[in-house]
Amino acid sequence: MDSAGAPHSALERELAIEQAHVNLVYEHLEKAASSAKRVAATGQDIYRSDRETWVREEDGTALFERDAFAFAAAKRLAIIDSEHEGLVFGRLDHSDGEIRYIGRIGVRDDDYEPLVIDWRARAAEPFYRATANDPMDVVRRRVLRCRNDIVIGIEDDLLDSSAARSDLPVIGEGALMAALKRARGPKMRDIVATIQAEQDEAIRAEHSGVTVIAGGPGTGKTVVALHRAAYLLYSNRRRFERGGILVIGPSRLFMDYIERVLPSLGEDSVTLRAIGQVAVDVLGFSSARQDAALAATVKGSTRMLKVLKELVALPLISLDPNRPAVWASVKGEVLKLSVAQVDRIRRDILARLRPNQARGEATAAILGALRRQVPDGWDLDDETLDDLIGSQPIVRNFLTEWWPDLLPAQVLRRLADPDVVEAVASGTLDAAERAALAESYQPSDFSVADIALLDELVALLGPIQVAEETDELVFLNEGSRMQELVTVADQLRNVREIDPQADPQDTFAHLLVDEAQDITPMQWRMLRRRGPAASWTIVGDPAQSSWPDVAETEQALVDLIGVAPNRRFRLSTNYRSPAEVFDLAARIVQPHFPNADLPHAVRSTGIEPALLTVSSSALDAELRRVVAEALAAVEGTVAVIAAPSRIGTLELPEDPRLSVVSPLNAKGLEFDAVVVVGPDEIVAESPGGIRVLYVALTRPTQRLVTIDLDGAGSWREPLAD
Ligand SMILES: Nc1ncnc2c1ncn2[C@@H]1O[C@H](COP(=O)(O)OP(=O)(O)OP(=O)(O)O)[C@@H](O)[C@H]1O
Repeated sequence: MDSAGAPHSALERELAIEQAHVNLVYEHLEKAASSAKRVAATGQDIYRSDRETWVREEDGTALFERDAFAFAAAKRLAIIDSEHEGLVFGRLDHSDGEIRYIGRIGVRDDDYEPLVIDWRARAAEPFYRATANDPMDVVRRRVLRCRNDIVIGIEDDLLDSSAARSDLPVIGEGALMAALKRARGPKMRDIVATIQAEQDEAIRAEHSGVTVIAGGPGTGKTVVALHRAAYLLYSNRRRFERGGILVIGPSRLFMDYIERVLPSLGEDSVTLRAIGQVAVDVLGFSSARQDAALAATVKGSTRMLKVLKELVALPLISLDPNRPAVWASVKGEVLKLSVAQVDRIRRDILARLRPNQARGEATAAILGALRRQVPDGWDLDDETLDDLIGSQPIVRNFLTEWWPDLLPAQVLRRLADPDVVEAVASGTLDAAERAALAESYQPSDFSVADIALLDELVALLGPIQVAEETDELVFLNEGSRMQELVTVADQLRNVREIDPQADPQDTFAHLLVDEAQDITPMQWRMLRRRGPAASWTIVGDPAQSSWPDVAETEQALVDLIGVAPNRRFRLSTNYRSPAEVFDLAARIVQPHFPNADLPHAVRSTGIEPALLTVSSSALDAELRRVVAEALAAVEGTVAVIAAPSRIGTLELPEDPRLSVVSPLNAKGLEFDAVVVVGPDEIVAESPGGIRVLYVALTRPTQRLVTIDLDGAGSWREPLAD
């Protein structure tokens, strides 16, 4: 482009050229879609008509095949949001004059020539991989910005200026910078037009085994992983559409934030679940509530496995050792079993079978043991004797109380009783941990960490035998010997019946785990049940871990990988935060976590973070002022991030662009401006300490303000050097 000339008209000329191609694509797509529908309809009529006019099946198939490609494209286009940023977004000019257009879906003309190549096709790779060092035969890469079907902008990169075709005009400052400067909305956008080379490698990595994508904050791990899900569906549709892909993220807020990315890429067959929703398939409920730090830590640890096993083995009723556990009277003879005898029967059965599978066996063992006490010489066969014994109310009641069908929620809720915790955890947890555990079950609902424990209990207890009468579940009667096991809420929530024949969990062909550094060992076990034969994409950054023992979560990942083929990718550029913001965050985390993977920030705004200090009494007024200023300064979203105990006390005006979140709920999200209130409180209230503050400090795309209460916070100490 001649900079002294008329760039405006050059841009207009180029826009008109691209608009003509985009029009052609849409026209063709519409034509093809309606013809495919027509063919489908006529095809059905043909098959329904009489033999005289019957068309051979091969002809029908050929008709379908001819339009199948266009039909599939039109179907995927329908999934793409009507607000999408353009079906066609890229163009490559090759050194031999060949032009290729790249888009969200592939479209061919009547002669099968590609009008647009799907971004995931091999032929589209140079769009993402070509560099000035290795232009891959590309002279110019052009990114088109469209609003629906109108081309509104062009950004060019000249990759090979020495090429013979120096006549190509070059427009714009580069698509990446333009994309990064845009204001953020409430939903994450796809990056299909500006995927960078190192990201592209992770997206297109082969599907088998385990793919780990690491990198610091804002390096695109989440968005890259979502594009990878779309790529896997494209490159191996049979396997992954049928087997399913499950995407797991840290919170419901996060799932809402990312939910548009895959549909904007034309894919809607992926299941998204927050970590607190993973076991909804077997439990029928989910959770978004976080436990206090110590309880959360205990519940995530594999030490809970031992506690849960003990809990399952702990008898449900306390029997008086001085009295028979159960007795029956037959023909004037009293048959009795001692507490020691029934305990032995229980232990023997539980050594072989899961409780919910062993009800019949337990009943038979009790009846058999009572029957064997019948004096010799009675002329009654075993079956008759069992009927006589088993029909006695005292025996029936004993069996129902001693060996009921157990729902995981009932069993876990027993831990609300400190005596039960003492009995099952004294060898495993210390006194403070035991107290925190019992205390955590005082609220009537379960927490996010409980979901993995409940899922473990489904595995330990076994599915409930549907053949059994479910109304035999025992609830408290006045004077019952049973401890309280179930609340009405638990009962209502567990309406789902489990088929004992089927594997109770939903399983998937691929699991994509985001914020993997926060997945506790118990949660990894829950995830593995959803993908016993799955391949995995695992995304995380240990420096952002909320878990106190980073080594333990890393070990859990090593265990998961096992001997599976695996590959690692590291993303090295921070596309989110300006250098001014990220430098501050990096200086805070480094002394505490020297291994932090610190990316290079790609942008700088010249605006330094503002570190404010106010007295507690002045906080409300100051916060309102700072938030108003932030809302005026940026076009997009603003967040106030504060410790959970502080959030409820903050009074802020309602504004659709403003969110107030805890650091845990801010995981994975980003906002144009962020106000971090009470950084020291955030450090104190999270098991992850400073690493969780690091998460909060790395959320802004433009501006950061921190507010310390009553004097400079100690989190700032590393800044003094
Ligand atoms: N190639 C790219 N082109 C345009 N935007 C990009 C690109 N890569 C990343 N981004 C943007 O950078 C921001 C950060 O991406 P993302 O949230 O995926 O990072 P992350 O590594 O998961 O971050 P964190 O670990 O902090 O949660 C997003 O707004 C994303 O759209």
